[in-house]
Amino acid sequence: MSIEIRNLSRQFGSFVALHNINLQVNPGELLALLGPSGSGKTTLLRIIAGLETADSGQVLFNQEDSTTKHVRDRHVGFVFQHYALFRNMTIFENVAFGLRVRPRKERPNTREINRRVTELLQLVQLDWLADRYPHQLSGGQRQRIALARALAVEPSVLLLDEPFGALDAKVRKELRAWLRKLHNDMHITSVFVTHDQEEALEVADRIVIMNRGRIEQIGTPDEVYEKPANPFVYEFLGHVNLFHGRVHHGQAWISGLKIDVPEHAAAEDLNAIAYVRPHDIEVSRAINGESALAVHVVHILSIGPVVRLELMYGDNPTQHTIHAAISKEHFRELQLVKGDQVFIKPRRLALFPNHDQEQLIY
Ligand SMILES: Nc1ncnc2c1ncn2[C@@H]1O[C@H](COP(=O)(O)OP(=O)(O)OP(=O)(O)O)[C@@H](O)[C@H]1O
Repeated sequence: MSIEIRNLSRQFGSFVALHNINLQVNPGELLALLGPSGSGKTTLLRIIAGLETADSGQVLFNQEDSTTKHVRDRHVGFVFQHYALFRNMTIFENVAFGLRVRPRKERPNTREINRRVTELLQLVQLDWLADRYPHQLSGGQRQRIALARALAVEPSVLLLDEPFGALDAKVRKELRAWLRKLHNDMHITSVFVTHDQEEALEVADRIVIMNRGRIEQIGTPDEVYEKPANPFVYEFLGHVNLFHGRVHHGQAWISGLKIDVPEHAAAEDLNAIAYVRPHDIEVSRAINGESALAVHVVHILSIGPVVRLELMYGDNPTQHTIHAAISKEHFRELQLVKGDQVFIKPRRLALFPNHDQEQLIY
């Protein structure tokens, strides 16, 4: 099932929650709606579900206009952050519920319901909990049951709103991998809302980055991370260092460093901001003939294969911190200790002319 959103807008009073959204979800795709709190993710998901109406625009399922279709007729399955399983029903009965309440002529017989529920419990790997009650399950187990329950009615589309939001970090990570695998096996067109960048990057086929009711960028995890469309996306996805400078005829001056930026050949003496990811900061003991910034090591965090360095640049009132991430191997070669002076330069940067940081909107 494909989903298409056309020119969709929604206001609450004078507040614009969604502004002219256009979006295509391909059949079998797992799409993440990612953005800060209040960016309109849940409103968009609820409009797709039919739980909320749009002021203008259309929602199409398999190219068929479904804008005015009742939620019941959209064949969507939901999983919410706090999915209320029925407390007085066993896990088995919770999963079976959606099938048992179907109108008589659409309802499968008891044997078929038993078969389907057992199969779903096996799919979420919790068939051994069938006779328990929700309060006897962990939060992660409950969310897996919520998913089994959503899948029981064989939805054409699965909508998940922060499904792992209430769980602790370790369980979240496990469930992410699990959801990815489940989706690979089932291929139901799925849209899930999250404000967790890592979650979206790890799980989704494509990510829609939203901000203030608009779409900032749509792309694969690799595209949005490696080629952010604008400063908002750059800052929102992952750690970055921000530098101020100027750009003129394909050359940028950033904190005293002269850097070639041929893609900005047409720029005429403009203010610019530049972003450098920590792993794109090259750290060396000596200058090597090229220009580089002299910085001091103020903190070393060495956990796992990557060593994170906190570096201080500039004199007292104008000091600012730069974060670098280097391999443990390189760290050993450099033999760094706190207080050392080192030289850094960006291996890669993203430059946005004509931008002051104040223009970034959250
Ligand atoms: N029923 C409503 N009445 C008034 N304002 C609303 C209503 N529903 C949502 N909003 C507003 O619309 C904006 C978008 O809300 P939405 O829940 O879609 O954001 P979100 O991106 O899902 O945020 P979060 O991550 O915090 O859930 C918010 O500013 C919210 O306050």
